[in-house]
Amino acid sequence: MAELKYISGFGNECASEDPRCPGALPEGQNNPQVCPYNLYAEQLSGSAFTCPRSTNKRSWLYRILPSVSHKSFEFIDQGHITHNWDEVDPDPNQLRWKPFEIPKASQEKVDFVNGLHTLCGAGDIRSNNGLAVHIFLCNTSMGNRCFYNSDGDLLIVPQKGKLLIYTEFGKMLVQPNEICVIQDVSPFNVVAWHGNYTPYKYNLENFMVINSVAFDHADPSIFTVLTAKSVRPGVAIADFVIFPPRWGVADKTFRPPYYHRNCMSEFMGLIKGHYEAKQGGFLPGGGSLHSPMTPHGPDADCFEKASKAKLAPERIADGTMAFMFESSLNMAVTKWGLKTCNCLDENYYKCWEPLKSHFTPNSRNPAETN
Ligand SMILES: O=C(O)Cc1cc(O)ccc1O
Ligand SMILES: [Fe+2]
Repeated sequence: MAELKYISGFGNECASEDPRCPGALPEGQNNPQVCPYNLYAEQLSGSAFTCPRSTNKRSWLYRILPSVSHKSFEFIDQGHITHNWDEVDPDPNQLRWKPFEIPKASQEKVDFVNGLHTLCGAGDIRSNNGLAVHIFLCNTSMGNRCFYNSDGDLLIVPQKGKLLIYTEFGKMLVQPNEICVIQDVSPFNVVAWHGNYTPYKYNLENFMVINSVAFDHADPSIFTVLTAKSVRPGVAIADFVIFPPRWGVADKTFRPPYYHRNCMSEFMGLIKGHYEAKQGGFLPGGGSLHSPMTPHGPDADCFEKASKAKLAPERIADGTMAFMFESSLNMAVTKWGLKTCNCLDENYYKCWEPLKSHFTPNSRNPAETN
């Protein structure tokens, strides 16, 4: 396949024309009586039409046939996708999953859609307020199938293998994606488009990470890459946060994540390497969920090492990439997540069992006792 070219600029107004149809974008207006090349004009809106201009998101697509030329939607087997958050009793335990197993293509061919398994989630698709974490485990191309998601934004975080994604806006190797499902015509019939509501991809290595350069531990909001806002200012449906390689230089500081109980829920995953708060057990391709107010933090090994470490500047987590969805919603785990996937780490809680008391009631100064 020819090398893909990308338009850069997050949130910018962008425009693209199929080079075989120069001038396919109308000039000076979106809705000429007849569009160049006799294309259909179609708007895709990503914000309410009353949003202030600065938050308005929409794109115009010029296509061979409008998306509406499709057969009736029909019910298909839901597979492993669910929005039933009452399948199992609420579980406030710290939950951790071993790497989820990708089925072998020689045994069973599974494409992206069949391979989606809902792990946890909260909220309601009718009120457009909520989120869900799905694990995709696939080994086969979608072929002539396509997928569209009208429930919300789809953030794809691949951990293994590459995804070549065909969207109405073009092709990409990795990206969030919203497209239309049609039977006998191709939804990929867009000849030109312009606007600021488009799929995009982003290389996490480009994140300009910041950190404390004096002392103490900044909370992980400094690592927020993307936010799905709720109606409450400053409180997200989900923040997408990463823990990338960086320098740790903070003086007189316990540098790994602190122990905490959080009014938000935290779903974490590891793309590669190892996570700074866990010496073992949290592996690439696995995940963890800490529900609101469920205590968690560094495992016993990490605590012992970091409290004794000589505090020189050090590279934190070289070659790693952990991520977190920090959500104001209390996510329920599905039956698949707790049982069927067979990846739940029953021993997770044990990583904190060796923690011992270091309390020295008669001496305030740690240096005297260490
Ligand atoms: O739980 C975690 O490991 C994520 C996390 C990291 C950190 O540095 C501070 C708070 C926090 O939730
Ligand atoms: Fe946390």
